[in-house]
Amino acid sequence: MVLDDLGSSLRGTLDKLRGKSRLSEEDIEEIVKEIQRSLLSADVDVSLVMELSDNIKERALEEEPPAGTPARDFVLRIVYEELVDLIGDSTELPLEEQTILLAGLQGSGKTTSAAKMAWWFSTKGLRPAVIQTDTFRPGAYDQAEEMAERAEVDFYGDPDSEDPVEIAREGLEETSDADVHIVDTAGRHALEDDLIAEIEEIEDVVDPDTSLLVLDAAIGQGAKDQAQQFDESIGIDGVVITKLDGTAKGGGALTAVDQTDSSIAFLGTGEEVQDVERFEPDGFISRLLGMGDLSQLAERVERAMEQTDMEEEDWDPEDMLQGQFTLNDMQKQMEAMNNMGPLDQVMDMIPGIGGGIKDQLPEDAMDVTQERMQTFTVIMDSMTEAEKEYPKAIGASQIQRIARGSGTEEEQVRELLQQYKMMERTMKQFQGMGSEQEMQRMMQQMQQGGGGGGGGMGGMGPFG
Ligand SMILES: Nc1nc2c(ncn2[C@@H]2O[C@H](COP(=O)(O)OP(=O)(O)OP(=O)(O)O)[C@@H](O)[C@H]2O)c(=O)[nH]1
Repeated sequence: MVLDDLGSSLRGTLDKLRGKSRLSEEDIEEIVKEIQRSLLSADVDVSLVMELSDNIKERALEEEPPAGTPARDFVLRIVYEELVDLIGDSTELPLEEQTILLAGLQGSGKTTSAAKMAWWFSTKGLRPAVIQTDTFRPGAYDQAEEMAERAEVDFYGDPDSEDPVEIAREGLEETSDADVHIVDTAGRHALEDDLIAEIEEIEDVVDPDTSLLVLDAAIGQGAKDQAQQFDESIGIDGVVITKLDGTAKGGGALTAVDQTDSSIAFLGTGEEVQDVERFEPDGFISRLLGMGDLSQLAERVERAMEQTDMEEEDWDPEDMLQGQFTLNDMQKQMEAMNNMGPLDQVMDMIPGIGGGIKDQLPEDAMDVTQERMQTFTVIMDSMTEAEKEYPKAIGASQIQRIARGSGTEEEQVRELLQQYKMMERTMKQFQGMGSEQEMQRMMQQMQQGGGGGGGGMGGMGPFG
């Protein structure tokens, strides 16, 4: 993910400062070099990198750390503040009636983002509508309609029309019951004159409150020109960065934000309509720096709990940390995690975990799909209570019996036991991580419903 590297390399450098109360000039040089290296390899524009690293250096040299502040925390705070400053606030999107226009190159993720954003607004109690004006790409209409259906929002498009401007005009009229209108536009391979002319005409008719540029996180240096051209033609107020769940570097998107003097509105983190996050600079950067993003985590846990329909007391994250881990727990936790979203993304949000532990985990440990869970449930129904409580005692003859009883293959039973072992190991790693007390405190706060934007987690800021 974007600048992942910055988080891990910077943590390594900062860890060397542990125990120091003062920073030497060499310490600062080393940190600044590390930041420059990471940002440049993430495709961030050179002049931006220089500006950022100069600021950090100047402040670290000139500012006096408050009494009693360890050098590491002092520097981390400066880096954090400068990154917040660079990325800026998230694009202002009031929770009220409005029209949003989406622009971007082909395949950047506009259609997907339109549905995701509509879904997001609907969770805030508004009534959104997606208007699809892409007459260029065959299949765009069906895709948009299907996604709007999944997001359970209003939709307008006209597969028989070849006039996007007319569709936009009609769409606004036809969806007048909605309060948030999201207008999706066609993309092209490259910015061509006819695309620019078309989007300018649509912009004229739609008269959007906000125009967002949708950018694939994988875009590199090309982001600068693209952002500039869209900005000149329709004026860009904010950027949606998509496909952050992939391996993309994402630096180009930061360059685009800087180029258009705009900000980030949303982040796309998967192909489903729910895979979207409203951009929160503080949380995003905390996550980048490996400090976790507690408010996002709390929100996901809350949502997962609603979906899993579990009483709060049924789910005891502390058990997970204590290592009292049975097959019954695994089933419950797989269900909860499945609802929270991909485990690797959830892990990014937990302070202190970052890339390190994640990289050591086998791929399968992250695979908690619905299908697997169903098979596991069937298998577990053929186990005795004692076997579920102490799976380590299950041997070859039991495996044979369980497979027969559940109508599955022995291989699948072994897979379940393998998954159990991996998850048990993962829980042990959670235990060994950072300050256990702090982790437990966080888990307790999450249980007490600290969600809803992290209100209850006030004391748990990145430096808390
Ligand atoms: N993994 C992942 N895939 C995404 C994300 N956003 C979009 N995609 C995928 O990227 C591909 C292109 O997305 P679209 O939404 O069709 O892109 P578009 O910009 O509307 O494309 P055009 O209509 O051709 O301009 C699709 O396969 C999407 O499923 C994301 O955040 N993560």
